[in-house]
Amino acid sequence: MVCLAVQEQAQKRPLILVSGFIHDVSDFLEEHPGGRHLLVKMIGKDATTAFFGGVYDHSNAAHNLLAMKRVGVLHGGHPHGLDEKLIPPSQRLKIARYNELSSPYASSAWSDGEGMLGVSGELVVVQDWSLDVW
Ligand code: HEM
Repeated sequence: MVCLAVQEQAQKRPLILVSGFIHDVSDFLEEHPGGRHLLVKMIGKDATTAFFGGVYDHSNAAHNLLAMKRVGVLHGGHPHGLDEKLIPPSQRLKIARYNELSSPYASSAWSDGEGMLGVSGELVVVQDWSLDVW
């Protein structure tokens, strides 16, 4: 099974997690009205709280812009409740091939042969909350 940590991927290109989706912000670092530094410090991390008012309560336009930058989705959705406190989400992210998943996201049509998260979303980021599967 090919599993790559999101942090590893984020060293190759700027990936930011918001609301269960992975976003590639490479074309936006220099454009961000809040400054490049705020995005850079969230690379490889979950910026949901910061994006939704923790640092700045973004406009609808910003939400739409964000949605256009999606390159992956967290399998199992966005973490919530006690789970989040036990193990930080950033330590529980995995990337797997679509054909390795038995989920509604699985689709043989999306396999890319590279084992990397692709711009067209060939792979999903898998978040496993029960730990023992991985
Ligand atoms: C990658 C996703 C992000 C996108 C697409 C985005 C987009 C935007 C946009 C369009 C604005 C202009 C105001 C608005 O329309 O709401 C803005 C402002 C701002 N953003 Fe973001 N943002 C992102 C992530 C973040 C993160 C992670 C932070 C904080 C850690 C942040 C902090 C700010 C701040 C502080 C401003 C206000 C700048 C000012 O008016 O002085 N943003 N962002």
